[in-house]
Amino acid sequence: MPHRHHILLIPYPVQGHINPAFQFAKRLISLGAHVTLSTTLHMHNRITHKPTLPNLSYLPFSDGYDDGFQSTGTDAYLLYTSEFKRRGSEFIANLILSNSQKGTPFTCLVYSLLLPWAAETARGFHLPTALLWVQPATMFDILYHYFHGYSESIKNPSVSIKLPGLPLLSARDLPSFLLDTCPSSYALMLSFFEEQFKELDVETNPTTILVNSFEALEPDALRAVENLNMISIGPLIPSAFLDGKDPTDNSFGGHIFQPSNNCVEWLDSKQENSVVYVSFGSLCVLPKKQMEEIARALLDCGFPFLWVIKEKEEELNCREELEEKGKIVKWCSQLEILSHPSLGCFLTHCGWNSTIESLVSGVPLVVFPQWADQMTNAKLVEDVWKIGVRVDHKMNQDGIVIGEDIRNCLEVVMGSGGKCEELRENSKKWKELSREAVKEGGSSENNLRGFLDLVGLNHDVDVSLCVAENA
Ligand SMILES: O=c1ccn([C@@H]2O[C@H](COP(=O)(O)OP(=O)(O)O[C@H]3O[C@H](CO)[C@@H](O)[C@H](O)[C@H]3O)[C@@H](O)[C@H]2O)c(=O)[nH]1
Repeated sequence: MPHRHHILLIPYPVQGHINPAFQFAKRLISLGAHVTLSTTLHMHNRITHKPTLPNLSYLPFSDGYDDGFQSTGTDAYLLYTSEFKRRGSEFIANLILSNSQKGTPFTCLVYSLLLPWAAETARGFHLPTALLWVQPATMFDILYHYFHGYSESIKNPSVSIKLPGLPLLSARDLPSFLLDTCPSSYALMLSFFEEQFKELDVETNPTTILVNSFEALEPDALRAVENLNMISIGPLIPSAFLDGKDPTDNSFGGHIFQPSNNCVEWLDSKQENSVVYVSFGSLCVLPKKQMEEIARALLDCGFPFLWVIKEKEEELNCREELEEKGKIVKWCSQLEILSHPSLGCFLTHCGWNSTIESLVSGVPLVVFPQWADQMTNAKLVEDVWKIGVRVDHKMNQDGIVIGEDIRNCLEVVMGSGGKCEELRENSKKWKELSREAVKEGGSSENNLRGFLDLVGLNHDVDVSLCVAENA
């Protein structure tokens, strides 16, 4: 008997897309869907402790780089992306056909950003698609406006720019790769997003954009693009750290590095709200000079700290002093850290997952955005939700923020002044509102049910009709 909701889910193969995709799959399954999750063989093998659920199947595919892609320059990267696209599209086409022939057709393809070819392939079979947008709605809107008439004013905003449905944005609040001033090496990222938005333009079925955000967090941004159906279905966070309905759902279910297992014990030994947690996500590698400045700030401010360093920490000058005063790990279970009562603040690059995980945990932030959506996320954190402060206001001509300025920001958030209290109050408010969104009858819960109803209506679309024309 074919499943009424059989969803093919394709996340981009990086931790920041895989985590929300796992969580999205779990939510769909809890509402009665069957999900087939496909990513590259390399990512599939690298991720440990994947969730196992009765209605979740994994079907990885080869992108031709099963041992991982090692970048050796732009040409190599272009070759990699074209192979990924070619092999990925072929895999999806074969899968849609074979499932249809077996009598277990997919009813929808959900893909995360930067995979427009996945949607294009599905369209060839008249299979409905939805885009899982793993960044805030505000970021989607900025890009949408950029590709629909606003590129000139965004590239070079004179003072600040007012885009429909969004707060006033200055150059440093905009995704860095959109600006005229950004290095030419970023042009590739812009071209990937251009392809993504072109694909949405040619889509004839009304496409749903499923946003990992929630109604109260971005009410205007979720409505800023009139001709697309943008709905919030987040925050996509394991239940144990959110509504607590399912205490066994206590991790995303996948790590690209082995998490250190004694962090919680270490946190247990610290006082309430006393620890600074530092992490720059799964992709970003900071210059050594910047790492030294962060180290200086942490040592000088005197708060206990837990610092995730993927790079070679032995190269830091003050390594011994750091290990004496704080704890350094290569990777951790971030949600366990953020939800620990000892946590006082999170110094982060402001990747969207880290931002929303902190928000859900009620932990105020010191944000140090590096590029892309992180600049926009930092703007929202500081000026719209008012749950943190930005350190990059003080960046010098070499692109470095010195230790003293980082220390000042940490002291504002960790201190006892009015600003610190305001940040804590606001963090508490957003923590509560995030729970409202996912509870029974909450906005995200309703939106997800509505999306599945729509997918259910597509059940009768007979993909097999397209078999002949595509075979
Ligand atoms: O020690 C660690 C460090 C991180 N994480 C997890 O790794 C994820 C990191 O995601 P994110 O904070 O979004 O950072 P990136 O890995 O840098 O994510 C990329 O993808 C995001 C979603 O598109 C973008 O917002 C970012 O700018 C982009 O760099 C989060 O779920 C963390 O919980 C851990 O579990 N343990």
